[in-house]
Amino acid sequence: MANELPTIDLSAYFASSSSISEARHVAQDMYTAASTWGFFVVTGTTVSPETQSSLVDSAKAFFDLTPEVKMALDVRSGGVAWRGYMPLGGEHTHGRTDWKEGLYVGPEHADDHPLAGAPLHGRNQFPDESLPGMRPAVLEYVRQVSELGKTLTDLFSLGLGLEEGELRRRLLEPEPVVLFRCFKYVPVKKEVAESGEGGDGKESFGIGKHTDFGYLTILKVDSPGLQVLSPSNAWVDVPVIENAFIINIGDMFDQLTSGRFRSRPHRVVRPAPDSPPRYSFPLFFDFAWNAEMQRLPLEHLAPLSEQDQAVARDRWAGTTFRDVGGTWSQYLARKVQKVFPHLKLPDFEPNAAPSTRFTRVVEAAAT
Ligand SMILES: O=C(O)CCC(=O)C(=O)O
Ligand SMILES: [Fe+2]
Repeated sequence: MANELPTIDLSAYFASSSSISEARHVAQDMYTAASTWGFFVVTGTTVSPETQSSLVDSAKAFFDLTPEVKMALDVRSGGVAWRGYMPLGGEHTHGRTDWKEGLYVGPEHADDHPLAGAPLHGRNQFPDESLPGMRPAVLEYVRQVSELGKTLTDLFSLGLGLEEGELRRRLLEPEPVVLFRCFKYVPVKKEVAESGEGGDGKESFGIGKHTDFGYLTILKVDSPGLQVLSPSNAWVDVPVIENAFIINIGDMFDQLTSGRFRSRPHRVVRPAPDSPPRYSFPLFFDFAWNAEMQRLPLEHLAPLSEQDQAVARDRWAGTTFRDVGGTWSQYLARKVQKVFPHLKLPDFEPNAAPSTRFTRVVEAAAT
């Protein structure tokens, strides 16, 4: 297999969306990519270049605001909606600082939304006075990329030989949980590049090696730095292609496909000393809050080989999931338990441990 991430051009599919043969072709390429790399690049999407550049411009302007203005939007003051500014040092991977600052965003939920008050739902915190254009630019980007997520979901249905729209009905209705982040990665200082973070000789990362948790990540990047573990377990640089998106499979989708699709490790290398900062925009396109987590009925597909089954079991053993069952909200609530020490947890215990990635505690009242 070539040591290059698969790239899938969606332009012909979007130009002839009634053509089933074009859809089958794309669906097949996505199946192959998801079941080998667990990662692929899509080009030719319907997310407009203007929307993408407005997002990037707003995010750069946001991170250039003074620390006081950004801290006024601290994720801590956003309550259980868990939206707002995440300063440098607020996220870790395996106990080591991730060298980035971020803005956490989601689709705007009005107070009468059925899930208002539930974790990860609610209102955003934007710097409306300093940057009035940011709110509409970011929300429009989130809307368009979420539409892309729905289209990719339909193509996964087709590739997996399920009924038309089945994955969307099972996993995304009434609406997906969407967690969007703008990240700015700061360059390494010269002394640190030589000695490692804390002088212990260990490399410091923008984000350390990890897999993503849920369904699908739809990522936009402005510069290199992301590396993924190839099918032959070599670190491969993800190319930067204008207006393209990097798509990867999360741990739970790996489980739901019984290991046919792979959630694969990746990491972010810090910008070199004296180089410009790096900006990236992951949108975690997740299952609906109350979607039932059940393995998909895929008996019509050829069974996985003994070896692939063993590889899948190994991947799963590296995650916190104990079982597949219950609703998606139960996994999410457990994951963010460290962030919300006051949150009432469900009775069902789906993952063995909460995430240690987020170190910024939100002291919000239980709901
Ligand atoms: O910034 C990137 O390129 C990747 C971000 C990522 O892997 C994550 O947030 O989970
Ligand atoms: Fe990731």
